[in-house]
Amino acid sequence: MYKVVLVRHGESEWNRENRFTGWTDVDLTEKGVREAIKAGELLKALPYEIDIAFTSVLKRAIKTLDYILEANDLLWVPVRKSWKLNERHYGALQGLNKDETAQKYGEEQVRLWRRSYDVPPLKITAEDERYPKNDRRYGKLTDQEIPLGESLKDTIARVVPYWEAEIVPRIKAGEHVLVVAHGNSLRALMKVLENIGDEEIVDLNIPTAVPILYELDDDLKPLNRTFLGDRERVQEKIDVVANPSKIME
Ligand SMILES: O=C(O)[C@@H](CO)OP(=O)(O)O
Repeated sequence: MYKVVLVRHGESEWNRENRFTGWTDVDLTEKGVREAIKAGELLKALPYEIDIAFTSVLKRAIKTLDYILEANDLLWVPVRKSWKLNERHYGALQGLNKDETAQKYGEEQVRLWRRSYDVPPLKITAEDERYPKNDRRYGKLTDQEIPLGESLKDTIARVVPYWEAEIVPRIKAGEHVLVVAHGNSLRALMKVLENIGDEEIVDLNIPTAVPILYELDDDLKPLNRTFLGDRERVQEKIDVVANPSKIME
């Protein structure tokens, strides 16, 4: 049997402001830092010493990972960063407030943009200041790889090949892998891992900084999925992600 741990970053500034974030490189809030440290403590209690970690090239995930490693005195562990684990690119929605967007386009449209499998957001153009090639870290990506606005399906098309090529071999080598990523890049991975249907995926919301422990069989099919920590607290956090107007203190 294999194991892997996935963690979404702690609360970010734009989670708090209820704005579509995507590839915008916003920082953690103070609460997000506390959540990340707590995630590190939860992992410390497990018989799972991390050998290698994977994260995105966005600071909310990178910092969450660092706080987790620090809480475990494991800052020396090798870390691989890739844009392929970035949040889903939210196109022209990036920066907009989610409630205001619902008032303008309707709740149902926003629900489709946020949670459906294959409805992409409004796209940006190459002239937009949010165009990823304006950012040096994405300078080497091909035009095909550069997103202008991704659906969950588009996100799966970049996350899952990275998972298979880079992460699976480490798990199969018996290493303890930690992946720190984002709400929708993790939904993409979990949809495929658990074979969740296109309709059912709408209901999957990933809480901030809650370690998700998978036990996997020899073919890496999940035997168990556990959200670590106090059950009520985890459910409250899931509810906030589903309805982000209700931010908790
Ligand atoms: O704004 C985003 O990038 C994501 C994650 O924070 O939001 P949502 O939960 O609406 O997909």
